[in-house]
Amino acid sequence: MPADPTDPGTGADKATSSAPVAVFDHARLAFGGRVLWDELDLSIGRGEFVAVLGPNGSGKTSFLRCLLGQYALTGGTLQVTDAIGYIPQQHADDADPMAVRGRDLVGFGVDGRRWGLGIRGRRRRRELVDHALAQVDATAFADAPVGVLSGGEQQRLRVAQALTGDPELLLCDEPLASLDPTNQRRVVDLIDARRRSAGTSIVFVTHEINPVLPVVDKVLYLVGGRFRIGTPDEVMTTATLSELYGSDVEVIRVNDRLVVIGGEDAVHHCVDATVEEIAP
Ligand SMILES: Nc1ncnc2c1ncn2[C@@H]1O[C@H](COP(=O)(O)OP(=O)(O)OP(=O)(O)O)[C@@H](O)[C@H]1O
Repeated sequence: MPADPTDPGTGADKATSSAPVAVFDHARLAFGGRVLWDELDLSIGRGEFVAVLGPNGSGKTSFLRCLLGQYALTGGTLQVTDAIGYIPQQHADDADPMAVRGRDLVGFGVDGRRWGLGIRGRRRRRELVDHALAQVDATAFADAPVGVLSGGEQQRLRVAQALTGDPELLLCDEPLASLDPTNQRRVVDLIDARRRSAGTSIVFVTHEINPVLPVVDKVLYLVGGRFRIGTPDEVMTTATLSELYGSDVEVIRVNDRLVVIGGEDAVHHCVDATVEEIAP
């Protein structure tokens, strides 16, 4: 846990600690008869980047909800830090995008914490917001209404919002959805820079592994109640995914990219149209 969660510093000291930020032990989650996973053992270390992959409905968001304390496991145990930052799916915002400025959006991440409305509280809030905006290079457009900003700029603000609490663990729910490749790279670079500077652990739900492939330490791949955990080289193979899906899946490496052919929604692992076109 941070010694002082109001400290907007780099938190570099955390990078040297080796205690995991989350440990699933024989974890099970089921809704009625529907088992999303069972006997799941996973330890998320400091500064580790974990990608959560799987077809629609396989349990990726439910996995984040367990970490957030919104869902209780139906078996096994989970120990997790309470210093969590969360980047929700993009459509989760309720605020009117023309009435809310970028800096207001980031400020929502600060509200509800310990600062009151006195002068010191307001100054502290502003410092934290400014610091978070600077971390994602969003200062220049911080006073514009969110509604006029590009998808990439909005997503950088959401990253900033999640960083205001100086999290040890940053949960990202499909933060690359509907971004072009340049902005995808930018968001991934921001998140990766944060984990390198502060030792923040990352759990990153995504349909596309390629944008995060260079930075991923571990993959949790969920399919129909089963899962595999390992490095991308271990999990993203023809043999492993065919076994997991229970059908023929082919994984091909094209330059530095993975192309997955087969599986329920394998096309989601491809980013560019030329690659998508070769999927059946
Ligand atoms: N609170 C709940 N009660 C009952 N069933 C639920 C609940 N939450 C999730 N589920 C079910 O669990 C399954 C997994 O849902 P989840 O949203 O975690 O999948 P996902 O992998 O994130 O899907 P997507 O890729 O479509 O976002 C779905 O069948 C969903 O209907």
